Amino acid sequence: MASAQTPAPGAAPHWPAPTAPGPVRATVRLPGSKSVTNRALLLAALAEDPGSVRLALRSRDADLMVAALRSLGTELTASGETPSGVDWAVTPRPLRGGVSIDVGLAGTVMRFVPPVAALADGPVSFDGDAHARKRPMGPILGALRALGAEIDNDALPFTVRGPVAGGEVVLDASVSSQMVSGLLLAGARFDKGLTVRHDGPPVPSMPHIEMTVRMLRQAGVEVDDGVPDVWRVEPGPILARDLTVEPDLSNAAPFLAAALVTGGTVVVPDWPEDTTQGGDRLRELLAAMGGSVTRVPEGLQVSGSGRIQGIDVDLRDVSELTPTIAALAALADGPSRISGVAHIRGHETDRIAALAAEINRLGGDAGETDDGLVIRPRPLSGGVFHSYADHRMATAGAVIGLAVPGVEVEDIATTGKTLPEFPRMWAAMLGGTG
Ligand SMILES: O=C(O)C1=C[C@@H](OP(=O)(O)O)[C@@H](O)[C@H](O)C1
Ligand SMILES: C=C(OP(=O)(O)O)C(=O)O
Repeated sequence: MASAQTPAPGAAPHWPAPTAPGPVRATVRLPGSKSVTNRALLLAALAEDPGSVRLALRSRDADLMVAALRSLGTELTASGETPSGVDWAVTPRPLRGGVSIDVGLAGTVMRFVPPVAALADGPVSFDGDAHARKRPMGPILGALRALGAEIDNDALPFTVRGPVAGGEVVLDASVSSQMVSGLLLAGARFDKGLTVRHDGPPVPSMPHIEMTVRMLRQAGVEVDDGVPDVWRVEPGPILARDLTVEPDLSNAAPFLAAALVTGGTVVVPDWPEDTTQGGDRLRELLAAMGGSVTRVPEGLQVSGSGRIQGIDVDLRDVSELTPTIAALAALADGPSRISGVAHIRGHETDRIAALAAEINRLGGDAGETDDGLVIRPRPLSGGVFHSYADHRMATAGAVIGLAVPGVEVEDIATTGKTLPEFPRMWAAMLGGTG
């Protein structure tokens, strides 16, 4: 955990979070969803025929997925790159082993690619950032082992040697929904298909499993999710698609939050009507915190009154929104309680500890609970907001900085995990203030 108040020698200077000069008035177009992009690329690599993924996100996590799939033999050719994303032509090839894969800090790479590696013709080794070695991997690696793979460790770094026959497996996915999604995404390619049973405390981030199931069905895979906590994927071909990625609704969170913080209005174009992205819950969460949320012809519009209401909310289903909601709670005029997110201690950093530490460092009053945070109103003052290599910590610091002069976010470049353009987009949003 970083504690220095000034950047280490050679490190980039802290990012002075801009204070909003007035109510924001902006339209903010978000690039593609990380979760949809990385599923779409992986399913395209496992498909029978060439396909395409349009308006795919370009970011560290997406680049790591592209590099992983290329290492395994898939051909990916980029065309039409714009600030909104890149179009990929994907040609599946036989999966080759004898390669090493860097997962960075990407949950979608470290959990989704090992089951694919078990289909390769030789061993595939995995490693990632220092903190990635601390992120939970045990349940999915144990499941792959039970299905027939050889794996030499229960955390990164590890090597996967197939083949896997498939069949039925029981695991505890309470640490991450990605344990289930990762297995299901490759399951149709296992000879016996796959049945995954969850046994343990509730699975978090369920909309992300719904996203996996929906995208598999759209690729012609038969999936039965009729029994709670059990998923069955029939063996069979994965059909090639021409898929266009939706905007990343979770990354819309800090921008929409800016409307509440400044009493302004932010519109996010192309907000989907029907989506499995958990970020869609922002509509109800921001309304509960005092925003006025409406669909306009262009997309989703959120306006703030200048007052933020505290909230008592279980974020288990949409835990990746916790940093933004906590940042808003730190600026609210009443107390807030966030519960149901014990597992985010295993996200990019221990987000419960990190949010409490950074809000309190600015003079706030945030307490950790086992499964969340209690945040009480208290005037904040400027200081360094550490990001712990966590993109959503960095953007939470930016949200607080809108209202609190002198906030400096350490390592704003870490937003490159899912939104490399964040500093430019934030400045552009504020360019429309007044
Ligand atoms: O499958 C996915 O794309 C994701 C699932 C969720 O993980 P957890 O279930 O670990 O929360 C989410 O928080 C993460 O950002 C993306
Ligand atoms: C938890 C997150 O990411 P990952 O996909 O690395 O788990 C996140 O983006 O909030």
